[in-house]
Amino acid sequence: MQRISCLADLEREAVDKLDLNTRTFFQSGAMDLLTRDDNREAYNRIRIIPRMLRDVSKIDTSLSIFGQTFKSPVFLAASANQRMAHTDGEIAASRSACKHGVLHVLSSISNYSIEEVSKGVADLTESGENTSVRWLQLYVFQDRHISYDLVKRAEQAGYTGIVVTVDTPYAGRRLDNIRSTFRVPQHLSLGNFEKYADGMHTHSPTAESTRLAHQNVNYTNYQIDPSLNWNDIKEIKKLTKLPVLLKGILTHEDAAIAVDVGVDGIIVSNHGGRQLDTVPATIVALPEVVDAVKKRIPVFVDGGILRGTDVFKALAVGADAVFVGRPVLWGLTYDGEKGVDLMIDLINEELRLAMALSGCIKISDINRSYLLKSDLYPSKL
Ligand SMILES: Cc1cc2nc3c(=O)[nH]c(=O)nc-3n(C[C@H](O)[C@H](O)[C@H](O)COP(=O)(O)O)c2cc1C
Ligand SMILES: O=C(O)C(=O)c1ccccc1
Repeated sequence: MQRISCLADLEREAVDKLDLNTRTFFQSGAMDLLTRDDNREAYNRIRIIPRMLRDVSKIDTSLSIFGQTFKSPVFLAASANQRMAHTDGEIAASRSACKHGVLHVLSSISNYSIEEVSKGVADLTESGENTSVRWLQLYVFQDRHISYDLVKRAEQAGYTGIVVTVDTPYAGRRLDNIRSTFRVPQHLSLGNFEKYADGMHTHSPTAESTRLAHQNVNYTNYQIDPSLNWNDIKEIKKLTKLPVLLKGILTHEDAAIAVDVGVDGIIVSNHGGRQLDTVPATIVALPEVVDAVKKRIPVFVDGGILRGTDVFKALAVGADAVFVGRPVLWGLTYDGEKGVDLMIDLINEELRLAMALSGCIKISDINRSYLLKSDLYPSKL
C-alpha cells in the first residue's frame, strides 16, 4: 500500500473501505452535485501570487477567536452520525482536534452525546497541556425545548460556542441516498436525545426520527423546524452568554442582518453542496460576506477545502479560519483518531508550506494581495 500523501489519498482509501450506504451518505450532495463539485473547482480557478526573500524560516499558524487561541486555522466541522465512519466517532474527532489545538464542532445529530464527548477528551486536558475547544452545532427542532436544552447542556459540559445551522429548514434532495435507500445502522443511536425519549416530548428527534432513520423515511428531516426565522435567532441570543454563530449564510444581505441582530460569527457554507444545488461555491460567496461584515465579527467558511492552498485562499479572501467536513469522515474511516490526526497533520503541513512559499510568516500576513485579482469573482455585486 502506498503512503497517504494528501487528503485526496485519504479520501480514496476511506471510500474503498466503506459500504455503499455509508459511502453514499458521506459523499452525497443535492441533485446534480453541481454545488458540491463547484466548491472544489472554484478553489482550483484561483491563483496565488507569491512574494520572495522574506525569511520564512519560522512560520506561525496560530490565531485567536473569541479570546481562545488555536494552533491552526483549520477546524473540524459538524457532521451527523460520525460512528458510521468509525466506532469511536465524535470522541475520536474531538480528541484529535484537542491534541492539535484546533476547534471541534459537535453535530446535534451525533451518536455520542454532548456530555460523552466532553468526558471523552477530559484526560487530554487534565495535564494542562491541551485545551479542548468545542462548539455545539444546533438544529432548531419543532420542540424548541429540546434545542434550548441542548444549549444549556453544552454550556454545562464546557462547550464555548453555539453554531445554529440555518440552511436546513428541510433536508436537501440527495438523489444517491434516495436511490440506495439510506439507513442509519440499527446499532447506532442519537446520543443527545436519549433523555427526551420519555413520551413527554411528542416531537423528540429520538422518539420519532431515529425510528424513521432506521427505516429510511425522511431521514434528514428529524423534526427540524422550517419556521425558523430571525426572531428565533434573537431568542437564542437571549438564552445564552456563549457566542452564537450562523452556519449557512451565502449573501451580503443576510450577513448584514446577522450583524444587526447581534450574531457573534458567520460560517459561509452551502452545507457541502447537500442542500440547494446550484448555489454558488462558498469561496465565491465569501468576498461579499467579508466585505459586508467589515471585521465586526469573525467570518468562517467551509466546503470543498482539501489542500493547504485552499485554506490559504480562503484566509486571503478574508476568512478568519476554515472548517473541513468530509475530510474528518475520511480520517475517521481510515483509522479512527489516528486517521483524523493524519488528516490534520497533512493539511497543516500544506498550509505552512503555502505560507512559506508565498512569503507569509503569520496568519495575519495573508490578505487579498496574494491572490490574482481577476480570479476573485465579484459575485452578484
Ligand atoms: C455526512 C455529512 C453530515 C453532515 N451533517 C451535518 C450536521 O449534522 N449539521 C450541520 O450543520 N452540517 C452538517 N454537514 C455539513 C458540514 O458541517 C459542512 O458544512 C460540510 O461538510 C462542508 O463541506 P466539505 O465536506 O466539502 O468540507 C454534514 C456534512 C456531511 C458530509
Ligand atoms: O446530512 C446532513 O448534511 C445533515 O445535516 C443531517 C441532518 C440531520 C440528520 C442527518 C444528517
